[in-house]
Amino acid sequence: MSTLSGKEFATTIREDVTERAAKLAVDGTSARLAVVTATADEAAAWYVRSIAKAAEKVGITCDVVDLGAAATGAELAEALTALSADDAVHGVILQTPLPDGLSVADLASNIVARKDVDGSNPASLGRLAAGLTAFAPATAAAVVALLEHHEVELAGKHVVVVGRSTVVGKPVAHLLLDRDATVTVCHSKTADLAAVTTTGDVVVAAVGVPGLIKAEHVREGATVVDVGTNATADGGLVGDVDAAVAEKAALTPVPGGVGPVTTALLLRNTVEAAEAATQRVAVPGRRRQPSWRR
Ligand SMILES: NC(=O)C1=CN([C@@H]2O[C@H](COP(=O)(O)OP(=O)(O)OC[C@H]3O[C@@H](n4cnc5c(N)ncnc54)[C@H](OP(=O)(O)O)[C@@H]3O)[C@@H](O)[C@H]2O)C=CC1
Ligand SMILES: Nc1nc(=O)c2c([nH]1)NC[C@@H]1CN(c3ccc(C(=O)N[C@@H](CCC(=O)O)C(=O)O)cc3)C=[N+]21
Repeated sequence: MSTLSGKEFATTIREDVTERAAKLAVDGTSARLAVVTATADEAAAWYVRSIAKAAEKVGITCDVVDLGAAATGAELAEALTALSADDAVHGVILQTPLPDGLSVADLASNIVARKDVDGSNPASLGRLAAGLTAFAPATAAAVVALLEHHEVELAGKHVVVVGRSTVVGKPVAHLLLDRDATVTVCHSKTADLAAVTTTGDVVVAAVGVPGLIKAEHVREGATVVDVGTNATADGGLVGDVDAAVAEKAALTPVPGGVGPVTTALLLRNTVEAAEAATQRVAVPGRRRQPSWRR
């Protein structure tokens, strides 16, 4: 069956972001993303580097604020609060994992909603669930965008999401409901996973267990989105979906599927936040120059 690549789509998104960042620069605004990190985790460090590199390529300035693996909750909260108040910064993300005992949801509450470009503030998830405007977590948005890009029908279809995390499973379920899909969410206590997933027209695997979703979990002709990014011993990357699934279903690859789209959407959210910030300045008394002056 077909491979639902994310690479070309991610390139298209980045081209759009590049244009929009350049337009902002002409008007004197440099789109800026701050990544707050407090971990020695190698995978997290790789992800932060890849965000910084991708940001630079599209003309977004990326500040990595590394507080070290010994950072306290108070230090993290203070950094996030300061970045939320800093007019030069348009997007703020809090990288996981965090030092032991600290809660992402708790700390991300300090990221002001308009800069919450990875939808980590629980208020953003609440707004999403309530049908209000909010940034969705970039990965959840990437799942839906990738399906729409490949013209996979969602309205009236049964979508089975495996995984119920705050960063992927739950927000993706809300985004799919908004597209009129019938959504079932599975997790580690689901009694008979295959019995549920085989009823899915679309299956989204966001688990973190290599090869968990096997051919027997998937209906012939289904569409499968593999969100998993599991490091292998030899430094490679594998998803949550077994390779044999590709023989009976359309499948997003790992690497080259959801991952690149996630990073591209994070950058798009940042440029959107920067655009919104320049609009917000246009209040009486701080009027922008008329268009013919710009
Ligand atoms: N490409 C990207 O941009 C991103 C990729 N990822 C990747 O996606 C995967 C999931 O990430 P994340 O959501 O943060 O992970 P979490 O560990 O937070 O959540 C995993 C979910 O999978 C469920 N689960 C675990 N084992 C099973 C099982 N045997 N059967 C059914 N469900 C199971 C858990 O259930 P329970 O709730 O009961 O514990 C949980 O809901 C990881 O591989 C991660 O690296 C994550 C974010 C972004
Ligand atoms: N709040 C939060 N938001 C996240 O978005 C988030 C997170 N936490 N925690 C960690 C995971 C991991 N993650 C990846 C994103 C892109 C690729 C990616 O682009 N990977 C390339 C492959 C790179 C390679 O080949 O090594 C690809 O899939 O093609 C990978 C992993 C986001 N995460």
